[in-house]
Amino acid sequence: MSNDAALPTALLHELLALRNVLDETGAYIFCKDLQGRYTYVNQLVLDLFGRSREQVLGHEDSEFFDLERSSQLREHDQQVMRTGEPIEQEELNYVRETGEQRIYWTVKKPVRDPEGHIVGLCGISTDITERKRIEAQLAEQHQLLQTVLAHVDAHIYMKDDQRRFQYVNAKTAALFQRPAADIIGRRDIEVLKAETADALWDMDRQVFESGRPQSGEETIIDAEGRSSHYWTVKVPLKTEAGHRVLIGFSSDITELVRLREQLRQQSVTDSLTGLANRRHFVTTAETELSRTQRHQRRISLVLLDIDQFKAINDRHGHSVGDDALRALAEALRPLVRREDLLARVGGEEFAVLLPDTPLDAAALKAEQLRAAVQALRIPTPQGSQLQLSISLGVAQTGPSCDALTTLYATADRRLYRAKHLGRNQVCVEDASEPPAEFR
Ligand SMILES: Nc1nc2c(ncn2[C@@H]2O[C@H](COP(=O)(O)OP(=O)(O)OP(=O)(O)O)[C@@H](O)[C@H]2O)c(=O)[nH]1
Repeated sequence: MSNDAALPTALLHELLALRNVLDETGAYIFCKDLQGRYTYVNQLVLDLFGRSREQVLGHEDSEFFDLERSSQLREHDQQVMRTGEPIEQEELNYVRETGEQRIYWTVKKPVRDPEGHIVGLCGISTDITERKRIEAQLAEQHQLLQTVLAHVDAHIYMKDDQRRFQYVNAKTAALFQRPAADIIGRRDIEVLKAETADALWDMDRQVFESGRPQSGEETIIDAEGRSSHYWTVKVPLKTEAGHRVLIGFSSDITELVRLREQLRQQSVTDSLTGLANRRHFVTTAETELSRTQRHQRRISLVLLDIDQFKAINDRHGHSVGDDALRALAEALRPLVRREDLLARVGGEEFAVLLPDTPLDAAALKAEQLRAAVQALRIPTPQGSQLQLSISLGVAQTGPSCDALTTLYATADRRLYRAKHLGRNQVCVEDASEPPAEFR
């Protein structure tokens, strides 16, 4: 300071301004002589060492750093002063005062006298400890993410609003049967069959339009026509560059869908005959009836029951009875139209719902069923052939018969009338009813 006072005022002002700048740069600035003694340090260096300028100038690094662990520091100094070449490198230092480990990005250059002889060095060090910590953390997170993406049992992908893939994980690449590099940057219709791409785009579009996550089932059909089912969640995202993208997560639920379909099928099917069961018959018939009423069309119901079935069971055994039920179902099945519903509604009782069919046509159909059953021959273990007959009741919807319960009760009443009249016949009217043509 005493030397500063001897300077001309203008020069002194300039020097003070310069020191101010050096103190405020946010970097550690220093100069050293050939013996490694500090000849200049800015305020930041003093703060780091926790010393005054007088305690630092003329002193070596050994007083301020743990040089055992900060060997790079001395090596770099010596290298600059030996070779005269500047260096720019990372330096790992341990500050004595705090015991902290710090990482610096350091630039060191030789200082020369007017004759060009190296007389020391000057350096600028920027503390990058925090940046390195964040970089290491990011690298760790990146590695973790890569491991998860590579091994997670889900298809993960990123698509932009132009239907272009921005990312696919290994599992997605395997599904599309192409390397990931061959998918990224391509539009979905270049990678998938057009109909599949369009179907998947449905949910994508909803994500982009609503700006909200969407989820649901999706289906992919492969080149061999096999369907795979996925549970998909798609989440919208805006990239750093401001592009709209979505991230999709699709888990394969093909097996689950298959089991669900199997269960659904089981819940509507009679296990002995493979026909619709009573529950399915009732729900379908109710839907059909309300639709028929809306369109003011006729619907008919045929109920049929095997004659003297108890005697068949008693004579030939229960398993022959089962065979008879199966054979009867097989005989009836081809006689009903696709839009008709044939169901086993009780032990040896069956129903056929005939939409858009008036009573006379239903009566003809019933007669056809009766004849087909009568023509059946079911082999028994005793080597004989069992013959069956059925009794049938037929009813149609009308103003006084518009609910399933009344339609069913009417057909059932007529079925039992057929039994009373001697079995193996079709009955289309109640005992007291006027003939059909007067109704
Ligand atoms: N083998 C077999 N028999 C069944 C099944 N479900 C019901 N049955 C039998 O079907 C018979 C029905 O007998 P009933 O209701 O008395 O009538 P039916 O002997 O057919 O006499 P009618 O109906 O008056 O001609 C009973 O013996 C039941 O045990 C089945 O799944 N398998």
